[in-house]
Amino acid sequence: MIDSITLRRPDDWHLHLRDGAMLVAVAPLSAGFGRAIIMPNLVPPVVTGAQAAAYRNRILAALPENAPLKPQMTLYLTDGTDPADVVAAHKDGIIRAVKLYPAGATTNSASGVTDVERVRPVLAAMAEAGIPLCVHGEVTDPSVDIFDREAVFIDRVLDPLRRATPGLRVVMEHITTSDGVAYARSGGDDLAATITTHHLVINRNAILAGGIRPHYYCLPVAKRETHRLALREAATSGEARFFLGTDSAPHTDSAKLQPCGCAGCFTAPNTMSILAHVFEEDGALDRLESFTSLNGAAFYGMEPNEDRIRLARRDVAADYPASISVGDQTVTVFDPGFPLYWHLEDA
Ligand SMILES: NC(=O)N[C@@H](CC(=O)O)C(=O)O
Ligand SMILES: [Zn+2]
Ligand SMILES: [Zn+2]
Repeated sequence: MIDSITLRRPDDWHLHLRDGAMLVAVAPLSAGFGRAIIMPNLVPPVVTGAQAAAYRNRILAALPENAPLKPQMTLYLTDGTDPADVVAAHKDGIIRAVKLYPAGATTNSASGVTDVERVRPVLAAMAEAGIPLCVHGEVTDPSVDIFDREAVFIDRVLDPLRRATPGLRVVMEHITTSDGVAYARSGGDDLAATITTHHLVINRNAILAGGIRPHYYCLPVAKRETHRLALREAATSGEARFFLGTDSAPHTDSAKLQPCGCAGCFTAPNTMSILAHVFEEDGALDRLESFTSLNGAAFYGMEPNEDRIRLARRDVAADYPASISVGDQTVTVFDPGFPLYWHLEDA
């Protein structure tokens, strides 16, 4: 039985670090990743290169000294985004990608894109400059069932968008369905998909198990078991198009435990232990490194991290806090529902 593995340092290609006191509390918990794509859905959102550069400095200030993490910044696409600004921010090395939120699809997406037609010139400029588009892939049409919003988005928005802008590099963020897996596989090396830790672990039953479980509510919402199994198969396949984007999305408990609570699972503290458990369960520990440390870097045209981390399976479960403090508030850590025998250790 394998009881220890060494991997190239993992990257997180979809991460929410927030700002202010929350940033200071959560940034150190992701500091052990090599690179992370930082989501721009602050309030107000990160829409200019100058804002992205300033946010990057606030992140660096919140990290422990000598932390491996190198934040990779993104711009939040709006109807008014200027193509020249995007291209300049990329050329200056300020941003790595641009994020498309359909307006109203998820947390802090009110300034998102109302109609893809309006951002065609930006998408064309991005295709030309080789800037990847990260997509929150859900339609916002309230008449579409919430469990169908990803599949409908692929048909109605994503596929037409990609056909209209050939050469655009697209990351389908946090896919949650077998439809997402199949569509990602239908593309060439200009198409990839991130998969979260929590969508490999929970299906939609977890949200309504004996009562309502707000800490398992995220967007896109977890789907039925067949979809979770499709995600597991994709993540553990080793295929280059699938890689880790934790979508670790901290909200205070007081914001989650409301009549209308926030969407998001906070997985930064225990992600690697959970993933080792998942990959071991599927007999795929030898493909964990592809998912966490190789495939994403290759898609983004970067070298894999040089240094290594080690995961060791011990008889005693790793001791992750149930929650962390942010000022006088708490943020609940994602509970996978099983003990975590894989411990993250220095290589
Ligand atoms: N995933 C979530 O449930 N929430 C994210 C937004 C997002 O990634 O869609 C957040 O910012 O809280
Ligand atoms: Zn999203
Ligand atoms: Zn997210």
